[in-house]
Amino acid sequence: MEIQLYNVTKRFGEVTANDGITLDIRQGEVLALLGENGAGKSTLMKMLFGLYPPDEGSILVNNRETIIDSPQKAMSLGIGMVFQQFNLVPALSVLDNLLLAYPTPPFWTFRGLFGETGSHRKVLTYLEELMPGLDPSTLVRDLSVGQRQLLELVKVLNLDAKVLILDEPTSVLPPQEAERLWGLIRRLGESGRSVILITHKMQDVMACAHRVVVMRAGKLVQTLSREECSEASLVRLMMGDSNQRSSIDVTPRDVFSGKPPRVSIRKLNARQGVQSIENIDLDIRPGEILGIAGVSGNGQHLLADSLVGLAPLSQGEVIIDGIVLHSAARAPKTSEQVAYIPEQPAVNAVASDLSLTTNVALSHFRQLRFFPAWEPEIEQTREIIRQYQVRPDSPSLPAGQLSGGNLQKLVVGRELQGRRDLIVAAYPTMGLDAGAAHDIYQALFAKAHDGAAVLWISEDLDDLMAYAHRIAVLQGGQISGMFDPRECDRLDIGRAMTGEHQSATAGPTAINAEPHTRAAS
Ligand SMILES: Nc1ncnc2c1ncn2[C@@H]1O[C@H](COP(=O)(O)OP(=O)(O)OP(=O)(O)O)[C@@H](O)[C@H]1O
Repeated sequence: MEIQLYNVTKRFGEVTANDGITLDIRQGEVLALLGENGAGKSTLMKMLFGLYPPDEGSILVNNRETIIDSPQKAMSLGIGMVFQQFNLVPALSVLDNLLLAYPTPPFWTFRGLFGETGSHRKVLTYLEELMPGLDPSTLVRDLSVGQRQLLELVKVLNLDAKVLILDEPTSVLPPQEAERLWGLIRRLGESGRSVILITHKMQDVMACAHRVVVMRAGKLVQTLSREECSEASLVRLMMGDSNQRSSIDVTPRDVFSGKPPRVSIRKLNARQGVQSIENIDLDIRPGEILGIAGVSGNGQHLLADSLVGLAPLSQGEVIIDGIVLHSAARAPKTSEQVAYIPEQPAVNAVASDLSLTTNVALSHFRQLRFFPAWEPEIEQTREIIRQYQVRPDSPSLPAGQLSGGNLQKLVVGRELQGRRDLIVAAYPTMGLDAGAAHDIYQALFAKAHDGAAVLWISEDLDDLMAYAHRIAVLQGGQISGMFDPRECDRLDIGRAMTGEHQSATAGPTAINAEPHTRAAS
């Protein structure tokens, strides 16, 4: 199947998201669509998937002008799309979610009528390829973010799409799952399907793209073959002249070594569904950046929720400056001492129908008056917009109208306002282009300079090794190793991630200092 987009333009009010784009998508090719946050990549693909009508221009499918006015129409033509946000039913099993998404399920596919029929196996074929070993009766709410992402992809593959649009498919995947996905994408291309890969990651491009299209500010700036690409040239094309950035500073170790811990986590135990964490014992000093590495689904989510007061503890305490903030004896409660940048902020951290200003104000809603004075809130939002270069730059815009990356920047800006003693950041740069990721690291580490303790959950080992002072590995809900990035390599950490490494280079208890503890009054 061949597709041509001809002179396609899309406007949202004053924003021109796509400006006269002409692009062809050839049969059997993997086309990478690259661009900064807000460049217009998702909008272009949403038009191809029938979610938005173009304001100008036309779409040709196999050389015939075609109106694609709904996703159903797109799917009937053989075009499928996997979004950054998931569309799954958490209370249902993996198999039930796959059956629900099956186009017009014949009656014999339903569970219970004929048991595990051949049709069941059909919906499970890609699942077995992408997630070998996953039990199809697992409830979706017990899957990690990465597994949910792959399940979304399996749903679309089951529709037998000829053209597949994947929006940032590897942003939540650990390295080995990303590699499995690259392999599948290459095979899909070889089998004559076309894959459009919206991405910020050069690794994705180098691993499987045949051609690369670079967009900037709504315009298509260049199309290149993979052989013509280098990382430097792509970054230059994506960012134009705006890629001049200073280097990232982290607090020198001697600033905090010898100081008492700002945050002490003592024998933390919690359970939620099938996720659990056990006996987590960590100290973080003021200014220190403690990285948490691990394959997603090993308790990261629950650890973060327990530290910020969103999940009840079954045992243990979280202590800040010697005062108990959370303990098993109390109901969980959030605190303004603690900032939280959760994974998937679009789902977990904003109300998409409310304005940027209201979303920023919600972070300190306990201080708002019954009739809030909005002018300072608008001013604060403007400041975040300026500092993090959020686009469009209108405080009154509903948050749902920001692109995924811009929304992420807004949430990070909101959470890092004011004094914070503990910052829990889960994948804070996921889905961000290189420039935005740089700005976020700089802002996060500046907070550490000001004395905050930072607990930074990431799957990007290169970034953790470059910036974290220590790296704890979470495996099966427990700390399986504690590493000094100056004295270990990726393999040591990788072994701890898979449970091979049992005796850490330095055990957590050896590194932790005894906190001075007193109960909160
Ligand atoms: N539904 C909408 N209403 C108003 N503006 C929108 C809407 N969707 C997108 N935009 C705007 O269009 C521009 C392009 O957004 P788009 O989501 O296509 O960018 P993107 O390149 O996919 O970004 P990201 O990498 O951050 O996902 C942005 O300025 C965005 O705010």
